[in-house]
Amino acid sequence: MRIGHGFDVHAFEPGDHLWIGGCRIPFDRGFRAHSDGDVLLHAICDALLGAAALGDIGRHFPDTDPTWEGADSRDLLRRVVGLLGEQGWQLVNVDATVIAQAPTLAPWIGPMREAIAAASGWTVAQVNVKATTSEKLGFTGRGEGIAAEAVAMLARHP
Ligand SMILES: Nc1ccn([C@@H]2O[C@H](COP(=O)(O)O)[C@@H](O)[C@H]2O)c(=O)n1
Ligand SMILES: C[C@@]1(CO)OP(=O)(O)OP(=O)(O)OC[C@H]1O
Repeated sequence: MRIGHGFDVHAFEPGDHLWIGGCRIPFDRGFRAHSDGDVLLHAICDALLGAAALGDIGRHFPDTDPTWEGADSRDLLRRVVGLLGEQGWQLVNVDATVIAQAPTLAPWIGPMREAIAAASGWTVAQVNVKATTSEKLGFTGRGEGIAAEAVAMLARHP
């Protein structure tokens, strides 16, 4: 068994929606990013790659490579899961926290778990997503952006 941790941050820019956990969430700003900016999926990808000692998403999908410009992060997650499978790893579970003063994410937790399961081939029960504000402290609390953390546990294929 192996454990991995991921952390990601994206700042806001002008826009009208956010991609978080594979869900398009209407909002009064967007994410500044090379891809769709899905901060939660990026943290999950990094947790998975970390558990398998395969580096991080910036190594696999460089933000200098136009291939990944505007990329759908569900596709990045699919690719990471494929890499893990090639190396003989399967997911035990993933647990993640989104740190956001706004928007209110509680109604999106179920849809995010389903979107993540659909993109990865995991069951919804293998995926937990939580949300917290930072009590108006720091860059998330000031509404400058959103952060996400994830831990993932992998096991060898039977
Ligand atoms: N963007 C967010 C942040 C939090 N929530 C939910 O509110 C509850 C209380 O949050 P705290 O900051 O006091 O930890 C928490 O249980 C979250 O589910 C949310 O929906 N959206
Ligand atoms: C996802 C990638 C894709 O180029 O770019 P960004 O959307 O900027 O996101 P980041 O969290 O900085 O991760 C790096 C890249 O892999």
